[in-house]
Amino acid sequence: MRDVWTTGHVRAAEERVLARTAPGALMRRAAYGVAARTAALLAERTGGVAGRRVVLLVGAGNNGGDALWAGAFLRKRSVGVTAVLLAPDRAHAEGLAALRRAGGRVGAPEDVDFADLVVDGIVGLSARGPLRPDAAAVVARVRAPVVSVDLPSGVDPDTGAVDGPAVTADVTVTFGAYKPVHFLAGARCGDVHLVDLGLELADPDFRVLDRADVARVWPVPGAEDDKYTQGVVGIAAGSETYPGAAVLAVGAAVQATSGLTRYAGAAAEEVRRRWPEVITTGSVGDAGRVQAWVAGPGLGTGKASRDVLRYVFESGVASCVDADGITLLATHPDLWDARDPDAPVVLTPHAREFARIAEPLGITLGADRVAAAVALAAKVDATVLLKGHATVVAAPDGRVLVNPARSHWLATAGSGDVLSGLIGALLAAGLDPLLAAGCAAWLHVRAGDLAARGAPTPASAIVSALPSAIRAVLHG
Ligand SMILES: NC(=O)C1=CN([C@@H]2O[C@H](COP(=O)(O)OP(=O)(O)OC[C@H]3O[C@@H](n4cnc5c(N)ncnc54)[C@H](O)[C@@H]3O)[C@@H](O)[C@H]2O)[C@@H](O)CC1
Ligand SMILES: Nc1ncnc2c1ncn2[C@@H]1O[C@H](COP(=O)(O)OP(=O)(O)O)[C@@H](O)[C@H]1O
Ligand SMILES: [K+]
Repeated sequence: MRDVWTTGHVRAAEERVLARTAPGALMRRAAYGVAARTAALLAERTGGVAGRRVVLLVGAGNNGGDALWAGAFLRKRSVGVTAVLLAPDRAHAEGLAALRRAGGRVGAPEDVDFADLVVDGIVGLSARGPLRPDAAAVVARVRAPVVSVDLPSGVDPDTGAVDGPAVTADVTVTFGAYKPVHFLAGARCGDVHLVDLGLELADPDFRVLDRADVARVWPVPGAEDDKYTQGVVGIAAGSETYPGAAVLAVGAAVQATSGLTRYAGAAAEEVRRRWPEVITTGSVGDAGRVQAWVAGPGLGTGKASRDVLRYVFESGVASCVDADGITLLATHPDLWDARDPDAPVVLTPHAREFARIAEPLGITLGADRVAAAVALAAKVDATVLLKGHATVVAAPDGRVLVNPARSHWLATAGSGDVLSGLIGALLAAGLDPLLAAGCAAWLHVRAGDLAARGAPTPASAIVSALPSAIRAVLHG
C-alpha cells in the first residue's frame, strides 16, 4: 500500500521538519537523491556517467534549487553540467553558488540540444497551470531523457491535470511523500522514486493498493467451504440487443472466485452456452438467493430494466450498478428510494455516465477527479468507482483508492462489463465495498496487461486472462 498526500499536507509537514534541521540540509538530501537517480539513468542510457552532459532547467523556486544542488553533486562524478536559468534574477542563490563552485556553468536554451540528459527543475509543489511560454519553448527542444525533480513541470501536483505544455519524464524523484500527480498522471512521471525526508504525516488523502494488498484479501476457499459459503453473485445484465455484456460480466464473476454465479436476464441462452457452470433464469425474481448483485451492463433503460434495478435494491444485498443501471438512476432518481440503506452500493461510471448522474446533483467532473468522486459518493451514500486511465474509488466515508493504468489497452468495448463482474464477485465474497472495487480495478489492469501484451485485446481475452492474473497475485 502506498500512501499519498496533497501538496498542502506535504508542505505543512515539511515546515515542521525544516524548523528542526540545519538550513539547506533538507534540500541537499533531496538533491542528492536526484543526482543519484540521474547518474543511474545516464549509465543505463549512455553506458557511463563521467564526461556525460547534463542540462538543468531551473525555475524560480526551490524546485530549481534542488536541480542546482543536484548539478553540484553530479560534478563530483565528473559530469559536465550546464544550468539554463528560466528566471535568472530569482534562481536559488545557494544552489547556483554551489554549482559554480563545483565547476558547473550557466548556459542558454540551445545547450539543451547537446544534452545526454535533462533535469527538470522548472516548478514543483508551487506549480499552477501549464508551463509558461518561455519554459514551454525550452522543453519543446528536449530530445534527451528527462529526470523530473519532485514532479513533471506543467502537470498539476494535486489533480494530475494537464491543460497545456508540460514535461513528460522518464524518471521522477520525489521527496518526503508521494503526491497525487504520481498516480493520477503516472504516464507523465515515468518511474517514480521517493527520497525519505522523515516527514510526519497524518491520514493520507488517498491510497494505492499493491500486489500484496490484493493478495491479502482475494477470496481463497478453505477446507470448510462449499460453493455457497464463498458468496453467490447474481448478474442482472444483457438484453436481446446486448447479450455480450452479460457473457462478459458473468465470465468475469465465474473466473474471479470459486463461489456460485447466477445469471438472470434475456441472455440466459448465450450465457449458458459460454459458461455452463452458471445457473441461469429469465428474471431476477426467479434467480434464487445471492449475496451480491451486478445490475446494468447491456441491460437497457426501459420499464423492465427499471423493475430489475428496483428488485435488486429491495433485495437488501450489496450491489454493483454499472452502465445502463447508472443511466436509470440518473433518469429515475426515485429508484434510490427502493434501496435498503444497509446494503452497500458500488457505482462504476465512466466520465459520461458520471456527468449524467452527478450533474443533476450539482457535482461536476472537473480537473479534480478525486474530489468529484468523493462528492458523489457522499451525496448518494455509495462507493463510486470513476473509470479512466487512473481509476478513482471513493467510499461514502471519504476513504479513497486510486488505481493507475499500466497501459491504455483496457480502453476497449466490453472491458467495463468485465470489471463489473469482478466487483460483484468480490462483494459477494464479503469484501468491504471500497476494497472490492479497488481490488477488482487492480486485477482488471493486470489481466488487461496479460491479455494485451502490447497489442489491442478484445474484452473476452481479458476474461480469459483472469486466472493467470489471479495466480500472479496470489503466488507472486
Ligand atoms: N519545502 C521544503 O522543505 C523542500 C522543498 N523542496 C523543493 O521545493 C519545491 C517547492 O518550491 P517552491 O515552493 O519554491 O516553488 P516551485 O519551485 O515549485 O515554484 C517556483 C515558481 O515557479 C513559478 N511557476 C509556477 N507555475 C509555473 C508554471 N506553470 N510554469 C512556469 N513557472 C511556474 C512560480 O513563479 C513559482 O513561484 C518542491 O517541489 C521541491 O522540489 C525540496 O528541496 C525538499 C525540501
Ligand atoms: N485511457 C485509458 N487507459 C487505461 N484504462 C482505461 C482508459 N480508458 C478507460 N479505461 C478503463 O477501461 C474500462 C472501460 O470501461 P467502460 O467505459 O465501462 O467500457 P464498456 O462500457 O465498453 O465496457 C474501465 O475499466 C476504464 O477504467
Ligand atoms: K519539476
